[in-house]
Amino acid sequence: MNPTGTDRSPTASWLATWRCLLKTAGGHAAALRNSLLGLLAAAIAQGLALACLFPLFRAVLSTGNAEAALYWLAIMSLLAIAATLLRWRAQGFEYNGQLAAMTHALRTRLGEQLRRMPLERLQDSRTGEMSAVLLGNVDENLNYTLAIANLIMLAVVTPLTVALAALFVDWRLGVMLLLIFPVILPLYGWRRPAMRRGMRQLNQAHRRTSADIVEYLQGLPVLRAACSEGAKAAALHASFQHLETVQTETRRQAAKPDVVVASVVELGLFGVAACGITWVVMGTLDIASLAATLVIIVRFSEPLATFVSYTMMLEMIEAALERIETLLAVAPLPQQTPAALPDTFDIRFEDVSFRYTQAGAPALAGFSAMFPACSMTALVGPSGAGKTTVTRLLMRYADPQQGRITLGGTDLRQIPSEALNGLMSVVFQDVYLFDDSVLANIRMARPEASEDEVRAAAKTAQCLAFIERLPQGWHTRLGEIGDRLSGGERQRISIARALLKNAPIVILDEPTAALDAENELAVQHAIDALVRNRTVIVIAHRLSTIVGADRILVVEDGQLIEQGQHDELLVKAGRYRTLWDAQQTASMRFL
Ligand SMILES: Nc1ncnc2c1ncn2[C@@H]1O[C@H](COP(=O)(O)OP(=O)(O)OP(=O)(O)O)[C@@H](O)[C@H]1O
Repeated sequence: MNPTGTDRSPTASWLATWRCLLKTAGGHAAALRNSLLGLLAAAIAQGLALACLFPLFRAVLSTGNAEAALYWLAIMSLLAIAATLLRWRAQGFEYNGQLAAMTHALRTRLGEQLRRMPLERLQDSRTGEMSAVLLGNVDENLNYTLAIANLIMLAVVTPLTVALAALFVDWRLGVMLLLIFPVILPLYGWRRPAMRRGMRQLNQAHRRTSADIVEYLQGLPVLRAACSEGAKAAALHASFQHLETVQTETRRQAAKPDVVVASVVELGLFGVAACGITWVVMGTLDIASLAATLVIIVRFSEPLATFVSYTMMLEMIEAALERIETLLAVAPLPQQTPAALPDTFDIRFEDVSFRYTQAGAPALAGFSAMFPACSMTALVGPSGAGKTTVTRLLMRYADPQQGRITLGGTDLRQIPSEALNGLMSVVFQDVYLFDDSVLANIRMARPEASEDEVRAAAKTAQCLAFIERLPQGWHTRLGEIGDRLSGGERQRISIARALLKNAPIVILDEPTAALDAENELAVQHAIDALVRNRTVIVIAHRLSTIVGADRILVVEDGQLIEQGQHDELLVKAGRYRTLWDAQQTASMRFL
């Protein structure tokens, strides 16, 4: 779809939306197409039924032919019944649950896309914006499609059918009625770019506000602690105000063409009536045709005049479809062929450079390092040095722009993503717990694990004592008890997950950084069990926690500047020594 779409005629753009809608509908496309074609047929049948008013009125008012009147009444009734049945059948798509199934399928597709998308792209999107696309845009896109299509067909196709039929009754009447359409369309085409822009701005403002609300709610505990709810509340208020401004502007943009089109329609229909009356007075048109025309005019003035309002909703659907298409179009990271699985787990970074899409400077610049198998390598260095980026690239959060990363000699890009995920366990400082039982929260690391295996992992991770104290033990929902688990307990659940996964590579991102001494000791015991005989990478700020590491890599400005064991690096009296001395002095002062 053309994201701006301002350069296309309304018809070309509607066709593009139609194609995009069918593409988005996936497996339900045929049913949706049939349903919309059914609505089209119903609108035509309704137009033909109304056109029967011409011969019917003539039979009643001019010739007094009862037989002909009954005949046309019967035809008109049959057409009206056919229109009702066709519409009923077409709308079955909605009330039979197919529409709900289609939105569900689309949401599932978008959910799968989130899993396939490079993590860098996902992280760059704000949570609230994603939820606005998955929920709001999917609903806007599909739920109202049938209703809007029905209204537009009743406003356009039915009057057009009657006007075409009127050509056969009296060509002058037909031409007059048909003239109203060519007048409406350029008017609509003229205002349309502004309406499109307005709808896209509105969609964007909705996403922004949705993201701001989610962030505000998620950050509320931190904001309260920092006594800065006010500042963020003001930011949220500004976001609401922006939404209001965009809404007002969109309404203003819609109001102008709405009034113009409504006036043109009213005046146009009035003009048709005036011409009809003149022709009757002049004796060139029979009164029955005029009566039928007047009934038709009364019938159509309302839907024709509100035509622009319906098309506004079409713009809204188009904007939502664009967002959905953009999300579905994000390609996963490429998988190089031939696919390969490593059987040893030493890791090598070879001259790796990487810059985040949103960043000005590279996070890693010509970084080369070796992480031997079955040993512990620590990454240390000042904040922003690139330590987390090293672990992210290893998990294929994104691909480096230069250089390569190998695992057991195999380029990461050759390893299928699911297999790669299966090779790594990660323990972060912040543990994410799902609103599910403790058992399920640990088992998610390996869903096929037996209950005994889950319990064994929890035992090794020193979780048993606190799990047994929970209100429903293993079946306590972690969402319900909220923050009643301490940082250390959450951390041990995360380690139990990693133990259960039993992956050959373990990444530890400062898991003990935020813990008190007692909790730190328990978590440290659990970590000791986790790292045995595995390739371990640990990110540490507190150097005292990695004194025993087999290798320490000192990273600064995205480059490896020193490496060795703790004692060697102290003797070297380089950057590591400076960092170490600074931390020792700080902790002495603290004591
Ligand atoms: N998603 C991102 N988009 C843009 N820039 C980023 C992103 N994540 C990190 N950076 C930048 O990349 C650089 C390296 O960041 P990284 O998180 O790897 O450092 P770090 O050594 O782990 O820092 P810390 O010890 O504070 O966690 C920093 O300058 C950081 O601002």
